[in-house]
Amino acid sequence: MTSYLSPRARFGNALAQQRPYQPAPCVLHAVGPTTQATEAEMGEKLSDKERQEALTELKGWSMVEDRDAIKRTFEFRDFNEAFGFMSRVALKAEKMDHHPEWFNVYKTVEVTLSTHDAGGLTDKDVKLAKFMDKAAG
Ligand SMILES: C[C@H](O)[C@H](O)[C@H]1CNC2=NC(N)=NC(=O)C2=N1
Repeated sequence: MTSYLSPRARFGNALAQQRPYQPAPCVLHAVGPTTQATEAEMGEKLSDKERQEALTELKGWSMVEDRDAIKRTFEFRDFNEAFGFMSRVALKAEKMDHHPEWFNVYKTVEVTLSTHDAGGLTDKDVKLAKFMDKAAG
């Protein structure tokens, strides 16, 4: 097993020996079981108890009639503020790979959250709702 050489040292050696630089093989960091477990948990539908607990934490959100989803309407001072909110949320949604169903007219943004892959409400919806509440100020 050759001892580890820094990229700079490897490059220097290659240069001195007039041979092509061989970068060190990258080490793939395994995703730990806890990370995978978190991913799995995030994708499971909330139990009735978890759903009720979530709603008590989420001010202004309510269940959608005859659908396992939550909704909230945000009112802003003007369109500029509404669209700024949507822009911030859009970046977060992309990062989470979890996207809202929303409708905007002028300074109003109507939002519905549910996890399509799970067929109902999951922790991802709660997490995104909490982010939206903070982003709305
Ligand atoms: C392929 C892509 O990762 C999936 O379709 C993601 C995208 N964004 C999503 N957003 C929501 N709300 N629910 C999902 O199940 C979902 N799945």
